[in-house]
Parts: sequence; C-alpha cells; structure tokens
Amino acid sequence: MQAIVELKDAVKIVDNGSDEQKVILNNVSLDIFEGDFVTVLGGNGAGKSTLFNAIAGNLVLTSGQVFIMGENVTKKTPEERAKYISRVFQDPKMGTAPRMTVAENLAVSRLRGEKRGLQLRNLSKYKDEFLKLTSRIGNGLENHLDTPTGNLSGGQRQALSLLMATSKRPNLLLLDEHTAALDPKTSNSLMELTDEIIKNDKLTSLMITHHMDDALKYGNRLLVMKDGQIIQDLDSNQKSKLSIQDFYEIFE
Ligand SMILES: Nc1ncnc2c1ncn2[C@@H]1O[C@H](COP(=O)(O)OP(=O)(O)OP(=O)(O)O)[C@@H](O)[C@H]1O
Repeated sequence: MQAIVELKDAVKIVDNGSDEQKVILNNVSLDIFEGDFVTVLGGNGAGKSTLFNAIAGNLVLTSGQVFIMGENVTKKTPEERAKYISRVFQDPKMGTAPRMTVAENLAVSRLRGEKRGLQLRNLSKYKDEFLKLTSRIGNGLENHLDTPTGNLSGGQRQALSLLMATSKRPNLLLLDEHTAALDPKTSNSLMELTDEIIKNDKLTSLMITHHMDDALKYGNRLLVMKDGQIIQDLDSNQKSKLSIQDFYEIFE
C-alpha cells in the first residue's frame, strides 16, 4: 500500500526562552497510508500542531525526514508541499477570503493551479456546480452564493473552508481542530459532512480533535500524543474496544 506520508525519526528541539532547550517532537516515526482517516488526540502542548506543522512544512525539523507521496520534502517549503496538502484550521476566518463571495471563494479553490484571471470572469458557468455542492451541507449556504464570506456564520464558513480544501482532491487533508470554535450542534453536523466527504472522495486525512467521542466515532485509526511522542497508534478494531474511561487512563 502506498504511504502518503512518512515521518522518519522526526525531532524538533526549540529554545524555550531561558537558554534551555525543549524537545517538542521526540523521535516520531509514522506512516500514513492511502485512505487512512486518522484522528489525533492529546492534551494541551502534547505536540499535535507540531506534528501537523512538520508535515505541512511550517516547521523545519532539527533532524529526521518527511516524505510525502514518496518525495523527500524535508527541506521543502509549505508552498512547495501545498500541491499535496489541504489544511482546515480552527479559526473560521483562516480558510476563506472575507470580502469575496461564497461563489468567488469556491471558484478560486476550484481553479487552483490554473490561469485564474480569465476563468473567474466566467463565474456564472460554475454556479450550478456550486449550488449542488453547497446544497449537500444542509446549513443554508446554497442561499448565500453571492454573500461575502465575512457575513456568514462560523459554521457556514467552516463548511465552506472544508469544501474549498477538498474541491480539488488533495493527497492529504489536514483538519486542525476544525470544529473546535463551533457550538456542539454545528460541530456535529460539520463532523458528519467531513466524514461523508472523506468517505465519498476516499481521502487520506489526519484530524486533530479534543472531542474524545469524535476521535472514537470517526476514522479508521487513532493516534494519542503526549510530550511530543505518539504514545498510542490504534486501528479500528482496537479503537472499537475502547471506552471513554480507557482514554482517561491512557492520558493518565
Ligand atoms: N516555535 C516554538 N517555540 C517554542 N516552543 C514551541 C514552539 N512551537 C510549539 N512549542 C511548544 O511545543 C509544545 C507542543 O505544542 P503544540 O502546539 O504542538 O501542542 P498541541 O498538542 O497542538 O496543543 P494544543 O492542544 O494546546 O493546541 C508546547 O509546549 C508549545 O509551547
């Protein structure tokens, strides 16, 4: 099976401000395979975002290597890795351009890597496609194709970010606590949409979450991080036998 991401002995050491060094990624080796939907759990400061940053290139490793689709990207910038990766962040403001309309934002993501200027003028030709796409979500986004995204609710904006991140099938989708800023009901419906898109499009995805129930319910694999290390790597079978109580014990 093709490994989409391989981390080999990844180490990140930082200065913690008082002439001391801190290991924030501690010799992590990890293979993510095609079709994996991996949930990532861990307490505050466990190293979850550091792991994502090491994969996406926002952090230069002290030692070790990162491969994406078999290419050694260890020394590549985030921009160079962007051809493989889409990322959705916690903050609804991060994924969309606020003054552009929903349709314009979708067009930009749809035309990523193509000659945009010319084709953005023909926005109307994509309207039917965008209408169909946004109708899937069930939160009224389809009625707002001409609304600037800055005027949308947080839930609508995160759903739009997710659609944009997945409209051109990425090799790897990174979900960085993308439901954390939403109320429980909106968070649940965004999680259902996320799961549906990942299954339908057979995406490979990593998702950081603080919701233990989501980590149990979704995905085929669960990583638990602590002190910059992966302390558990559980498959569906092992995951299905775990209770919330077991999780508390793992963390302790
Ligand atoms: N550039 C940096 N310089 C110094 N310390 C850093 C840097 N980046 C991260 N850290 C530290 O590394 C540790 C891991 O941080 P990280 O953001 O990966 O944790 P996390 O698991 O994502 O936590 P949270 O759930 O709170 O977002 C923390 O102690 C953090 O303060």
